[in-house]
Amino acid sequence: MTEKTSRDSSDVAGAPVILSNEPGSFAWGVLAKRHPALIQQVRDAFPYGRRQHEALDALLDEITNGVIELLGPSERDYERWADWGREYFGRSWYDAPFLWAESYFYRRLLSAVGYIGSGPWQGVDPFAPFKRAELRGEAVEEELRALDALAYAPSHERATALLHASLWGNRADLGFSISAGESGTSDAATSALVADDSATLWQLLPAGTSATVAVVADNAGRELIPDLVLIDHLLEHGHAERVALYVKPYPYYVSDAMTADVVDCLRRLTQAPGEAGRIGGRLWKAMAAGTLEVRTHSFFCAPLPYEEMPEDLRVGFASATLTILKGDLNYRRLVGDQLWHPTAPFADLTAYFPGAVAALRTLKSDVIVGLEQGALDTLERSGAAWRTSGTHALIQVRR
Ligand SMILES: O=P(O)(O)OC[C@@]1(O)O[C@H](CO)[C@@H](O)[C@@H]1O
Repeated sequence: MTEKTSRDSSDVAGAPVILSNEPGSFAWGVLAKRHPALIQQVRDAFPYGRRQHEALDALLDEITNGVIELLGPSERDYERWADWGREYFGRSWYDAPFLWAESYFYRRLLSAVGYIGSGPWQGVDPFAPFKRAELRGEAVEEELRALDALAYAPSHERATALLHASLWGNRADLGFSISAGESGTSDAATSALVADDSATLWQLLPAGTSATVAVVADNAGRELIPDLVLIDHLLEHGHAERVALYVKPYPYYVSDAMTADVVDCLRRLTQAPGEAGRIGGRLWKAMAAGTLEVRTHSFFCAPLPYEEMPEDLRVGFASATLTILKGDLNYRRLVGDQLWHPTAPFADLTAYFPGAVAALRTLKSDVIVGLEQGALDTLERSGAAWRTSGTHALIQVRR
């Protein structure tokens, strides 16, 4: 391994849980640098009042110098978090599992700015200005224009291009432009894949069957738009009869998609000229017809692996022909946020998942499984930060 990582002394099922207490590790950097910077960005983005500024000061102080504090007892999810965090309250943020600490940070940030609560800032998404700016940006404009070139491409080329666009949208600096090359997909996009089970994915969704697909979204904007375009392709070309799109119930990990973001993306598509506009129109109708349904669940913001999903969510996924999980965080929750051996089989670690499951993810944290030994050797020899820099991606599928 080329990067430093921190390990919990307690292994879960044979692999160390990732903590953030190793200076220089990726997880440490997120807590020590990314979270304080985020507090500042959110503070600068709104004309918050004194109350919010004081709460943000206190949160910054706590994550920097203090120990993990409980939510206020009047908060509606107090009991739930008190239970999830009972081993960690009173300890340094850096000594809690990385996944737990990140999740709880976002929850606390929402209390600090009044998103959760009963005051005037209730429901004001602290990340909305960043999401909006992205959606209005030139990059999205260009990516939507690139759809025109794909409109009349042979169906299989279009399918590959749109799958890759959805995948690389998770990096949010590539997208359609990388996928709209002559053959429908670029060499760069393909060679950066550390695992590619896309053939299995398409086998699970042959055209003309009555498949139901669940898509668990990740980021809004530049990721959600290509996700929606892929969903349109699945519905239009008979790969799916119905699609359920799962989004977060509250703002999370900066740009994670909520229902409001789906609406914004659909509006952006419908207002665009050409193929993008046509896709937007079809998706809008699909929502009304119920062939595309947006769903959410509080579990999507829980600091837990999918293995601990509640029964109602399990039933929803079990009824899908295939569940597609987007992004890095979903991957960490799918296989467990642990330092598995990179060749540990993806199928074994996801055997618990109710039904066939696909992960579409750019690599942005230390967790990785399901690699061939040869591929791993090549990556390790490269000396690059391939696990965390977002330069590599994977499509892993378990039938
Ligand atoms: O799920 P995403 O959007 O692909 O990635 C989210 C993510 O990269 O951001 C965090 C850093 O803040 C990582 O820990 C985490 O996995």
